[in-house]
Amino acid sequence: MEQERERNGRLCCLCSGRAALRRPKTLQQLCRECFFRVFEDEIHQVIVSNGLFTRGERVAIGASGGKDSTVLAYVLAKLNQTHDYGLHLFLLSVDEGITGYRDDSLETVHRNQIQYGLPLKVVSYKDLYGWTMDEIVATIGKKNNCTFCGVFRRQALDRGAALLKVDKLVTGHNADDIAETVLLNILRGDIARLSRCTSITTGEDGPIPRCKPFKYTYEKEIVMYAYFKRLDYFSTECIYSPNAYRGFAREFIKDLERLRPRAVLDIIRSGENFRISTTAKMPEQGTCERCGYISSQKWCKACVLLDGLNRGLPKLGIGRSHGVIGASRDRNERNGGKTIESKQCGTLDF
Ligand SMILES: Nc1ncnc2c1ncn2[C@@H]1O[C@H](COP(=O)(O)OP(=O)(O)OP(=O)(O)O)[C@@H](O)[C@H]1O
Repeated sequence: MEQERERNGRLCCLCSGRAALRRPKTLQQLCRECFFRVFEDEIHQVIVSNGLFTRGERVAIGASGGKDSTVLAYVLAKLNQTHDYGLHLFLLSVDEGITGYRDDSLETVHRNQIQYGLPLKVVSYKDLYGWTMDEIVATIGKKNNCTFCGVFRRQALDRGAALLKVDKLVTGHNADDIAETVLLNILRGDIARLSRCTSITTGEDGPIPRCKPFKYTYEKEIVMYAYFKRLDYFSTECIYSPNAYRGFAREFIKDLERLRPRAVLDIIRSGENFRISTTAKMPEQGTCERCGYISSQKWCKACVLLDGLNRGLPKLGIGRSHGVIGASRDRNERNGGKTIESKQCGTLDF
């Protein structure tokens, strides 16, 4: 039957209409409408089976204007209506202050606000930290700038979410992002992050839990969905983010996916099945003495980085430094010398 359909040309394997695409995750031939339906249904199943939301919750969607968060905002708004989740949705954007990149993508988010009828809140690095990324890069150069950006963005999203008084924050991290992060954490031997990076919800012990409804959604399908729905999104890469190591991991996964589409899901499953041995010491969660943000050190990573910037010593918080020199040693020693904040790229931790 299947072969017969193939012979008769490209027919949708669900409705026998004319196929418009080959679904990257399963290689099924599908028409547009069936693709939209299976794509949305899968995300709905992920939301329901993981109990991501509770009726009446206020949920902020981390909106960068890129394909992932644009599709996330569109699909969540749609599912909220069709399945009557009863959620109050908001768009939350962080303006990192990157001229020619974030200013353009924020224009997209402003349009999405109107297109999807969702209220938008924008918080900026300049207001929160006194520095734009343009100014930081002018001071420190392009090397290591992603460390500043990742650490600051994570905290800025939490601060924006607090201003919006939301119960949850969702981001557009997709299956490819997660598989890539699993691989990078293995390559770096970072067991603490490895065990966390596959969790669909994180930060339940922090200020605002974060969820990744696209945990099992393939990047290629997000792009297809955005394309066929003609969604308005911004597709330029960040001008400051050449990260060769991450790029290599990404290409490796794409090669595996070409040979076997399930590879992406299998890498995520491998990450999920890693268990931390009970003897491995995990960082103790506390609060930053300077700004009150969650931290396993005396000062949170953002404060350490800012302190370095403001004192003209921008390299102070880069790499495996541990909070305020000396001041953090006590807590750090108790943690067996490992900290969740000692890695270079903020995006290794979602
Ligand atoms: N400036 C920002 N403001 C708000 N949310 C952001 C911002 N940058 C990233 N995010 C959130 O983090 C997710 C992952 O961001 P990442 O930088 O990896 O971009 P991406 O994979 O290209 O996603 P997107 O296509 O949505 O830009 C985004 O989908 C979004 O939910």
